[in-house]
Amino acid sequence: MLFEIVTSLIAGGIAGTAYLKRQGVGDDKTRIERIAANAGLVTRDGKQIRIYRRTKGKGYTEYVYQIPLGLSFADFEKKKHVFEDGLNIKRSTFDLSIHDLTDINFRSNPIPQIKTILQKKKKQKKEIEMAFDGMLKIRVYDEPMPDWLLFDESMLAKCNGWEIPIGISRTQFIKHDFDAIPHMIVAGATRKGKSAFLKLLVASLIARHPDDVRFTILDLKGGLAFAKFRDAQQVEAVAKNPIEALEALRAIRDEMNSRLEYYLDAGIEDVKSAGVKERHFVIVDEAAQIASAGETDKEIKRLKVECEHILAEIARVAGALGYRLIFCTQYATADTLPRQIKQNADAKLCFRLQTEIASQVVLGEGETDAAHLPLIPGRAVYVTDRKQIVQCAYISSDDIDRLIGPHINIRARKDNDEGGKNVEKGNCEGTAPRSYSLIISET
Ligand SMILES: Nc1ncnc2c1ncn2[C@@H]1O[C@H](COP(=O)(O)OP(=O)(O)OP(=O)(O)O)[C@@H](O)[C@H]1O
Repeated sequence: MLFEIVTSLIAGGIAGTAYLKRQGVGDDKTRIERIAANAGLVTRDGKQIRIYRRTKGKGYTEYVYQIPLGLSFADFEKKKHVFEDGLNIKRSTFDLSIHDLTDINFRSNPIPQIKTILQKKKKQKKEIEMAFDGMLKIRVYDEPMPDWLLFDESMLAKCNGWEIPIGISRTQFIKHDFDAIPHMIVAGATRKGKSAFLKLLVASLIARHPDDVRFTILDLKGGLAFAKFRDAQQVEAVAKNPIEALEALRAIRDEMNSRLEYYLDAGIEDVKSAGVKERHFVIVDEAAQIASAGETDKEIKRLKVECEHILAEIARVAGALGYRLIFCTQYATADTLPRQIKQNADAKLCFRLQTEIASQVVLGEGETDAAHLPLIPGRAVYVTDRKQIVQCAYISSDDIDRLIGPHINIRARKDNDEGGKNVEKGNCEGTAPRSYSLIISET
């Protein structure tokens, strides 16, 4: 019985391998070339990519190709997902190689061992990375990236200045420096990890800069995501609707303007040269809730337009004044991501999006990667001056409590009068200390 299983597996393996070689799907080099040809990556006169070198590295194989004149790297990059899928097409549901058979211990029952191998293979997915340095480089990894990374405090120790941990790429620990790149767009379809990332961001900043960081949070998704942070000393305001958002933003605009005036008078270039330690993070979650386009209520539309103007101003001029904008949305459209904010937010963290068009709205023309990310919460495209696929660190509730616990403070409600001339504060009771209520009057 054992002998029969082994011999038929070997025979099947040999016949299958020969057949697949004939079909040109036997090895990744041939597959890549066939995928390129079938995906139309061929010049008019029929020229195709030509292999230049193949190198085996630790955990990957790199294929270096010459691109024929008339095709560009962007042509290939746009079809990265086609290559990845092509390299993962299964030969059959019973996909065992001779190499797999060498792992089986035939002294004990091979059936459960074969089942385990098949299950493991089912989970394995080849992932690729593409680069160009005059040659097209396609790196095919032996193992997929980890699909889970738990936050731990050693990550904070690896950060300097205004850096925060983001997670890991395939090769290294990834952090974002908010002094180098002040504003960030965070996008992604629902349940893909935006809120989890924002919690990591706020908790990390409070832990690293308890005396210097301030937050204004426009938590427009119902006020639950940031519930833990509401009473942190560093949180100036939590706005839960467009009316409260406008008041919080007007307060920032006023403060920003007086700071700008002072810097201009004193000939100060920016917050760093002024020696100011404080940074004020303005977090917008969810941007669609304050997008004015499509708003039918005239009054609400008017205040949403004002919110958009202030946010655009923060993105445009406030980086140098110490403000940092984190602008989040699950609806990646031109209406929710205003041009000025996009142009001034040089960092993007984009979780999976539903369409290639949405991915391009966030990441730029031809950048469809976010639509082809695996369905793994926390997996994202992180773009600064380069683009990397990352697995974001996940921070547990207990870790958040531990980091921010010492900074939680029950304070009296903010009661000053900084709302602007058309604004009257109302509803000054209750336990929510720094949320606002506005009454807008006609001018
Ligand atoms: N980095 C991560 N690693 C592992 N799991 C994660 C990660 N981020 C999020 N998740 C899981 O995905 C779930 C949804 O994440 P999250 O609440 O951040 O989604 P979201 O993108 O903010 O969704 P929505 O836009 O609907 O609010 C989390 O409860 C958690 O279980």
